[in-house]
Parts: sequence; C-alpha cells; structure tokens
Amino acid sequence: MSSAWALCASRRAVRLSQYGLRPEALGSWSRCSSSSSASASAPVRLGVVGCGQMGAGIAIVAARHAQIEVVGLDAYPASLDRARQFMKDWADKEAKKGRMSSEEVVAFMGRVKFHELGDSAAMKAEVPRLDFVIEAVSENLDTKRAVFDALQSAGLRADSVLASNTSSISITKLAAQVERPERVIGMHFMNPVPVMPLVEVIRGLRTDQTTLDTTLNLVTAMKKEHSTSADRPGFIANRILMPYINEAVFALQEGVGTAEDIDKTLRLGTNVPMGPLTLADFIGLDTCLSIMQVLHRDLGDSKYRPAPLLVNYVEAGWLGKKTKRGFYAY
Ligand SMILES: NC(=O)c1ccc[n+]([C@@H]2O[C@H](COP(=O)([O-])OP(=O)(O)OC[C@H]3O[C@@H](n4cnc5c(N)ncnc54)[C@H](O)[C@@H]3O)[C@@H](O)[C@H]2O)c1
Repeated sequence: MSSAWALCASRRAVRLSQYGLRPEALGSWSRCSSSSSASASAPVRLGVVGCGQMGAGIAIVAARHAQIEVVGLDAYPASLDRARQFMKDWADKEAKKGRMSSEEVVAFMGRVKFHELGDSAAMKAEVPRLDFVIEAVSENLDTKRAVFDALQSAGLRADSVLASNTSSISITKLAAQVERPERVIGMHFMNPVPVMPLVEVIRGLRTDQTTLDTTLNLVTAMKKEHSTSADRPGFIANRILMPYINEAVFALQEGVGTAEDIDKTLRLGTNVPMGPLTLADFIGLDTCLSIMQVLHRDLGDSKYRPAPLLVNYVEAGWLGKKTKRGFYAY
C-alpha cells in the first residue's frame, strides 16, 4: 500500500466512522484517486436537491455506481414520488437484463431516501450529515439561490461541497452569496444521466482545488468521464448545442421544413441519434428557453435571441416529453 493511499485510507476510516460506516462498505469509492490532493475527502453521503429527470438520474448513478447514501430533496411531494418510482423501475429493468441481482436492487433502493425541502425536522436531521450536495432544480437563478439558502439554514457544514447541475447559469454568480464560495462548483450531467458518459465540470472564479479534487473523485466513482469548461455562459456543451436547437425552431417557425423533415435531415444527414427538435422535447423546452435567455443576456449578442415559437410553446405549457406535448405529441 502506498503511503498516500495509507494516509487516505486512515483519514477516510476516521471520517466514515463518524457516520457509522466501514470503509469496505464503499468499495472502490473508498480509494483516493492518485490525481487528487491529500486534502480532498471523498463524500459518503450525497444530497440531491430537485428530483426531476436529472436529479433522479444523478441519484441513480450515485447509489448504483458510487454506492454512497443519497438523500433526495424536492419542494414537491409528487416529484419525490415520481423519482422513487423512476429509480425502482430503472433498477427492475437492470435486473431483468441480468445487470443487477434482486439483492442488489434492494441494497440500491435502501441507499436512497427522500424528504420534502419544507420538512424542517427532516432537513435539520439530514442536511448537516451531507458531505456533498448537487442541486438539480429548475434552471432559474433565484430558485437555485433559494435552495442554497435553505441548505445553509438547515445546517449544511462549511466543508460540504455545493455543486450545481445548471446548464448555463454562472457558477461564480451562484457562489457569490454562499458562505464559503470556494466550495461551489458546476457539475453538468448529460441527459439521460444513467446512460450518458460525460459530466462537464465547471470551476467558478473562487472554486478551490480541494473542491475540484473531491468533485472529480465523485465523477470517477459514478463511472463517468469528465471535461472541464471555463465559467462562461452555456459552458462548452450548451454554448454550442442550444443555438443549434434554437436555429431548428426558427427553421420550423419560418416553414423551412416540417418538424419531421428538420429532424430527419439532421439525424440522417449528420449521423446524430436524434434530430434537434426531438432532442429539445427530450431536454425540456423550458430548460432550452432558460439557457437561450442566459446566452442572450450574458453574451449580449442578438444571434442568441430565443426563437419566438420556443417562447410560445413554453407559455402554452408545452414543455416537451415531460408534459407529453412539445414539437411532438407523446
Ligand atoms: N433536461 C436536461 O436535459 C438537462 C441536462 C443537463 C442539465 N440540466 C439542468 O438540470 C436542472 C434540472 O433540470 P430537469 O430537466 O431535471 O428539470 P425538471 O423540471 O425535470 O426537474 C426540476 C425539479 O426541481 C424541482 N423544484 C422546482 N423548484 C424547486 C424548489 N424551489 N425547491 C426544490 N425543488 C424544486 C421540481 O419539483 C422538479 O422535481 C436544470 O438546472 C437544468 O438546466 C437539464
């Protein structure tokens, strides 16, 4: 055993014993990555705030691959119920495909619990025990700030990492109102989380090295690859993807082609698995619109103005697959 590994293992054992856990219970996650600094500690208990399509997926890869405890928090009980059902259905499908045993399904579900964000007794009991929190609430700065405030009021420790799954909001801006902004980082998962291999990691202006190392350890434990992006509007993925989707909506609005023809042209013509309008429905049209608004406002260039048809659809409540109506009916 190398000395770095031994130091890491003994620190981890002390830390785990505080939570009544044995290091061997964490499998590969109990090992430090050789690239991380000695001061980066591995999370053993993860909070996921916002249990929609992204939050539920993040909870899955944390409980299944990193094998850590997950506390799912959401403002709406219906979202918590949907997330629990989604996770159970996912695990059952994995079991049917022979990828999980029935014991593993039970252990997987046993690692996750859910609470309402407004349940102050549960929040005060759970939040101080979280080492790492990933927020995946709707793409709105005020909503995300309110979540960070609620976590701090419930006693989130100053050494816990606060990650945001935001698609476009500045990490530096999100961190500015947080106690110890050095522990705030962007972790941009791709949809659907259990399938897509990448997490885009965004370091804000004040994010420190320990926070980055801890985050990269978690990404690896979740069996994901990472890329790093500077903290600029849309980061890498959405700076490039969203104007492409928005242009497809302009093309639809102007009658250049039907939704089917636009999608087929890009799908078969550029060899992507789905066309831009199908992808927009899958991402959520409200999320697409919020990202375009951030690009437009923060980069100040009219080429990023959201297509009026996209605005119309969101105002109509046609948000894509999640509301069963978007550019297509589901
Ligand atoms: N959809 C995608 O393809 C995608 C990809 C990468 C990142 N993201 C980002 O992930 C985040 C969530 O997106 P999503 O697609 O999962 O959205 P979603 O609408 O499916 O889920 C949002 C969740 O947040 C909850 N919520 C709303 N307000 C809340 C509050 N005040 N407190 C607590 N919970 C609240 C909702 O109940 C819901 O469960 C956004 O920041 C989005 O930009 C989305």
